[in-house]
Amino acid sequence: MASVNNTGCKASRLLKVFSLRIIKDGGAQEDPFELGERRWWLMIFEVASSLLFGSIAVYAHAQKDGGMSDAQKLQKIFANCGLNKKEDGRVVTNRLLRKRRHSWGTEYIYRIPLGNSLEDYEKKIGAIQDGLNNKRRQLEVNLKAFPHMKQMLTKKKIHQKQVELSYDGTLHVKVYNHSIPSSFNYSEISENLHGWTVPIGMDRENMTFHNFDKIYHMLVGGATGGGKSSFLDMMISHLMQQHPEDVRFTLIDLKGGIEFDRFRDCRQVVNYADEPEDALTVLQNVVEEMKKTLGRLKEMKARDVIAANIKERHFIVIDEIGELASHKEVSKELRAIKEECEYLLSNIARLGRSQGIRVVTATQHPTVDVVPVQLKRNSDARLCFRVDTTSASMVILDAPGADQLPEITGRAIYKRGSVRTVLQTPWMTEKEMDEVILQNYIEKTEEAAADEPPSRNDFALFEETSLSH
Ligand SMILES: Nc1ncnc2c1ncn2[C@@H]1O[C@H](COP(=O)(O)OP(=O)(O)OP(=O)(O)O)[C@@H](O)[C@H]1O
Repeated sequence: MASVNNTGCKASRLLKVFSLRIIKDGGAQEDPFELGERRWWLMIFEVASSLLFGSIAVYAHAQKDGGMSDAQKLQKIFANCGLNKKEDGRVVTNRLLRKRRHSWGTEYIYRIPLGNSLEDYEKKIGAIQDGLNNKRRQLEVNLKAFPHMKQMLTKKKIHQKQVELSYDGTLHVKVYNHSIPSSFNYSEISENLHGWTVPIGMDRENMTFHNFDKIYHMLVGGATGGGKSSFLDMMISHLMQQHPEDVRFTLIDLKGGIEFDRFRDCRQVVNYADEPEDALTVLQNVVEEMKKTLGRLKEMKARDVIAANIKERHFIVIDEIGELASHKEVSKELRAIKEECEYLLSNIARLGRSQGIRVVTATQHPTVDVVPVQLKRNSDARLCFRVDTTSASMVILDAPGADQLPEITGRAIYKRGSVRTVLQTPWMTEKEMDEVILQNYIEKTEEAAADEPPSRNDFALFEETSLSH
């Protein structure tokens, strides 16, 4: 590559000297016709020199990428990852059918060998992405004389290419030029939101929103520290801010009451629980409320709250549904409570839609036996942060992919129907959240506080006190 560099510099110097000579000679000539002709020559040399150096730069860039186009790299990666198949002694490769350029990058469409599935490719998405970003050699050509070219190539170096896969009879490999932001603040959302819409996150170009009047229930999963609770906090604050008079919450915080405690005294929170026993009581309250709403709807001869123009919506938000899983409970009494909770929750999700009930459940242990089947079936929207295993991703998204997400807090896959979007969830600061809480905070009377079921924190305090005596 050093020789390319030297040759480039020498050629540049020669051309400069030659150009200067033409100007000098041209200046000495009196004949205006000849002067014009020489200027033409000068222009041709300028264009030729730009083309020459442009080609050197492009060549050097191609060498830097190992001299391969992305299409060639993809073929190599498929072969090296065992994604080609052997059939009757011959190798069946992934056949590139079409290549489409878009504003966001390039899409490659393949016919895949029989026996391969989308999942086979999704399992290798890390290798595909790293392979496309693999740089074999360093760019050594001197680009000082070509600031635009330098800027273009430097930009390419900073932006890591990202890949998304989908299958519709052919395999679509989308190679994006831009990356998803690694942090994104809630205050940066510029759209005016209407109805029961909640921001989910920012992808490469667009913001994704979820409308709870279109898809009613949501399942959230992800390994510890991924950003689930922060997302739920943002969602609750956002709904409080957008619908202070119409939103109501049943908050079930089985992570010891540390997450939702901040919202406990907000006027929109009608039920609060941080123990399975209390969870049962509050779910029974919700069922009672549903009966009343059903009566109202019957009177109004309306199909659902939307048709009846009833403005209120009641969100049941549960952080760590795994704590309500009855199968692993050893205490007989608690198991019965948890079984009842699972049963009520499944029915609420199944029947509550028309009565304005929306259920959002989160878990850091996405296994088949943690999320009640009915609840999962009725939660058509899924949000999955990074998980440790493919099977965990399957539980939340019914597809792998969340196990391949980069280790960036707030990075998640949102799935609605069959569409999956990788995005960065909005980060709401403590200050922003506190402002919402302060506006909706109500001082509870002593009687109201006494009526509330004791929380785990109260027990801890009690145990601590009794032990210390
Ligand atoms: N969208 C985000 N953008 C940037 N940082 C985030 C985001 N979400 C969460 N974080 C950071 O990650 C930390 C952990 O997030 P969070 O508590 O929400 O994770 P979690 O998935 O609920 O974990 P666990 O299940 O262990 O409670 C937060 O304290 C915050 O610092």
